[in-house]
Amino acid sequence: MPPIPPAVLTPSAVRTAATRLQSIQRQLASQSGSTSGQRGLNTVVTAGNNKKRMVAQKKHKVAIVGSGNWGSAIAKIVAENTKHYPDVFQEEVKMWVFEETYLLPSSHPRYDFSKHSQPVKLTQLINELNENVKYLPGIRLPSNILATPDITDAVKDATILVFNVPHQFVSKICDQILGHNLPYAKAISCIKGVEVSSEGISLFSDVIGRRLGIYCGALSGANIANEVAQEKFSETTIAYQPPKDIPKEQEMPKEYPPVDHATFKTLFHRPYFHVRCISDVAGVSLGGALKNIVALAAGFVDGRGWGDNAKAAIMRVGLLEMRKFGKMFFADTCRTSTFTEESCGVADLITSCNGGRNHKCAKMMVATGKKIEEIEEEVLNGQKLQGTSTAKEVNEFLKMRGLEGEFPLFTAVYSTLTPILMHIVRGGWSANPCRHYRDPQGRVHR
Ligand SMILES: NC(=O)c1ccc[n+]([C@@H]2O[C@H](COP(=O)([O-])OP(=O)(O)OC[C@H]3O[C@@H](n4cnc5c(N)ncnc54)[C@H](O)[C@@H]3O)[C@@H](O)[C@H]2O)c1
Ligand SMILES: O=P(O)(O)OC[C@H](O)CO
Repeated sequence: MPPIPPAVLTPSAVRTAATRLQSIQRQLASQSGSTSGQRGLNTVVTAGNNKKRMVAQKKHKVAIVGSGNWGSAIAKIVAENTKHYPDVFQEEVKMWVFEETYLLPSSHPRYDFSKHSQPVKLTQLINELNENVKYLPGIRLPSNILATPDITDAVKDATILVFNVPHQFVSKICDQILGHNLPYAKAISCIKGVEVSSEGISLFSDVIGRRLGIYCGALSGANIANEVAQEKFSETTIAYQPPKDIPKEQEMPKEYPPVDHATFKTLFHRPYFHVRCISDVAGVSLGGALKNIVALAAGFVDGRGWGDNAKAAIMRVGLLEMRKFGKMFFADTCRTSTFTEESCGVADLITSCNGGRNHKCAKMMVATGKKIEEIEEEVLNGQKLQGTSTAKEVNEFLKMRGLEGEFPLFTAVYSTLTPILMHIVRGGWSANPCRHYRDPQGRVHR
């Protein structure tokens, strides 16, 4: 074997490295189901859609229900694409805002004393400044986003509804929408959480679908909103698999382009936001909900200063519990690969355990000894933690079934009993209960 020459930074070495990097990028992009960048998207999506677009007489109208940190970042993506694909979508995107007043800081570059010296309605500020100054400050929103405080106005005539609100508000919002949505509208839930009631546990895609009588899929991924809004690269997963036998009134009229994976890719994919479409709605929804519990645990670990190895152990156990939960309670559709291979699974877990709000607040809780709700109030400026209520809701659900012991990490987070976490981290919990287990019906899962 010839000796390896010393690394010299010649122009040709740089060119070779650049070519290799480009090829890796292309490979990554093709794994996310698209060639790189917007040009690739055009080729893939419009090629598939062109025929459909040529025959479509009507365009989809898209509404965003929610305008928080992620709601606004997703509205930005969607509005960029409705503008980019005028054959498929109406350009204007209405964004529903839970109205409140906001006092614009005098340090804001577009502060005008004559308009902003008193608190102003948030919708008014968003429409005037093209910026959600409270929930996504510093990010210019496309001018085709129209903020509205009226939920019925927002969803009127919309054929695609994108739900993006903290999970505790979904049911009430659906009650307000009911009767005002098109019966054939389709929805995507970007919500990370689960609903627990005496009847059991539900995904928000199902809650929305059931309450409004429409089909709803899910979008979730390693997507810290501020990074996405700054157009830093990320991937996401969309799950959409409507049943074949839907009632006649729910069928999308033929005048519209069909709503399928290609259409959702056209709506959500950006050069900086790569979309992969799959069918496992339960896996995508559960990944987004359950990783928030694990992120709290990771925050406790960092707050205690237990180190990166301990945090990695928590993440490993957390991922196993997430998968186990999915397989145990949504066995018919949930796939292991959704947790281990998709952005909505392992990647979201990693990003959330490092840079998410749940992690940050849990870490501060340990450091300051304050209640996490106090910290949420003090540092999040109105944004909402989802992990604390999800930990409680999941615990209620497990407790009702006598299954808390099957999910020691989820249970420990809820109880915030650090000794249990310590026990897991130190290896006291050496057996791997996730490898195989019996479900309540006595079936063995691996
Ligand atoms: N922020 C992120 O980085 C991020 C990323 C991916 C997914 N998510 C998920 O997206 C969902 C929405 O999160 P977000 O970050 O947009 O919200 P957020 O945390 O910024 O929450 C604030 C939003 O809640 C609204 N709100 C407050 N009180 C309300 C009420 N009573 N009724 C209705 N709305 C009310 C506010 O007006 C604001 O729009 C969550 O499930 C979250 O887990 C968030
Ligand atoms: O900030 P968090 O903890 O709500 O997490 C944000 C996103 O879900 C990360 O993908």
